[in-house]
Amino acid sequence: MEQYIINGGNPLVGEVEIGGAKNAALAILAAAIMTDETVVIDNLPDVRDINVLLQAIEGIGARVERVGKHTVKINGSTIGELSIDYEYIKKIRASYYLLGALLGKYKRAQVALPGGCNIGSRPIDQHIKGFKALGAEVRIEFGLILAQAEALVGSHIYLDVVSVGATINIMLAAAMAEGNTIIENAAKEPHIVDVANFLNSMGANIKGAGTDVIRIKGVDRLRKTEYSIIPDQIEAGTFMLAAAATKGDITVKNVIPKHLEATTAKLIEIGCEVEEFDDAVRVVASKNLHHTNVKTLPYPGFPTDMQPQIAVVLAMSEGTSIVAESIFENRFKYVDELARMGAKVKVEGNTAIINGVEKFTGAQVSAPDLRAGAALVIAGLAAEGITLVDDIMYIERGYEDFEKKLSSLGAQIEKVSTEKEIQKFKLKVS
Ligand SMILES: CC(=O)N[C@H]1[C@@H](OP(=O)(O)OP(=O)(O)OC[C@H]2O[C@@H](n3ccc(=O)[nH]c3=O)[C@H](O)[C@@H]2O)O[C@H](CO)[C@@H](O)[C@@H]1O
Ligand SMILES: C=C(OP(=O)(O)O)C(=O)O
Repeated sequence: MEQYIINGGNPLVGEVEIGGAKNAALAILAAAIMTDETVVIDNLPDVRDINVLLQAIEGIGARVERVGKHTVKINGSTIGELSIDYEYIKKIRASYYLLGALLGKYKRAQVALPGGCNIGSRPIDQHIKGFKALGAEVRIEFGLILAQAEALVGSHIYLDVVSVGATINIMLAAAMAEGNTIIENAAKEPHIVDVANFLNSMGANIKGAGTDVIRIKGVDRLRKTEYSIIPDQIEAGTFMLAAAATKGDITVKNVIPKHLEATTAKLIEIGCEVEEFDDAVRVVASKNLHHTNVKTLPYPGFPTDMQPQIAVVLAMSEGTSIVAESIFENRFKYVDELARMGAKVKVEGNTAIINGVEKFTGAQVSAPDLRAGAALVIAGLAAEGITLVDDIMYIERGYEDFEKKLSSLGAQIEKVSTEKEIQKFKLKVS
């Protein structure tokens, strides 16, 4: 089993290039099969979730051609199967986008209930409500979601909760429905806008993405396009927080600074300097950091996908910080792991009460999920001594070349899988 081994305590300094947004890319790959023409997608992150979804897409008969590490050509004209294998679904959350895409194109789809990070109960009732409003019959049987329709007809849909997945899935299903669809109380995340822009570049007619009312005028067909995915705001935010945690100086390149505002604001509040450029941000942490409060909220609020990373930084900042998680009920699983490194964090319901300590010390910890795993790596980079992070397959779901990018900033981190490699690393850093 692979692990990260880290010798912490070095300030991270330098420049790092951010890849395409995983959560935009997943939806865009699903959307790409909605035309029979060839779609070229660029700035695709080379991460596990993307590779699993591409296999699932190939598995139903679409043609998938990788052109280098970050570009893929997809042709959905050869799809012969409208049912997605459980093998793929259980590994990733975003497999549910194939439901919206296949239903939109073929009026029929069968997908197992999705997996993804175990961060809460994660119902999909709002997706189903949307599909039903468009005229689909939706059943859940034997762990499968079966959706079919004679025809999909535009509708007025009010989402009871602000859901990224439901907003995108309804957009996919409605893109080729008859007539007009309005999604109210829609999610406003940057990847919603990216998926809408992608669909529009294929000939869809979607307006209002990025606001809470999205209007979709159904079109008869979608066509080929070439599209480049937006930068990953969560990967970018993770490196920004790594700069803070290690008292470093990192310029995070190829980003849209506007998408990072919630993280930037918190970093400034705790005492970092953040400089914004057109497509980069520089985070300098030269002073002692101090406490603040954070509440996760839908965009433009503080992202839940950044909650574990900021909590780690607050756990090393002076004073008492409160972190409230309002999106997922089970996103504090890293707290017990962090305690092994000396952190003082108490969880009460959806709130973590964090008493900052002066330093962490290295320990062996396990990544409980993707972002919590990244947060433990940040903790290890800041800690004194050696940290071993287990279960890094979660981290690899969403971070491309994580250890290589961190190494290029001066981190002492390696991916190891044997005791011999661990000993070799220890010898090298001693
Ligand atoms: C693959 C992907 O893009 N994953 C992201 C997506 O997940 P995902 O799309 O699953 O998250 P949602 O935005 O849908 O979930 C937000 C909240 O709505 C609830 N809910 C959602 C759907 C539904 O039908 N019913 C319902 O009650 C959820 O339990 C949660 O409390 O957005 C989350 C919130 O930004 C991120 O943390 C995930 O990284
Ligand atoms: C929670 C995440 O992913 P998923 O929704 O796919 O589990 C994430 O990207 O942080």
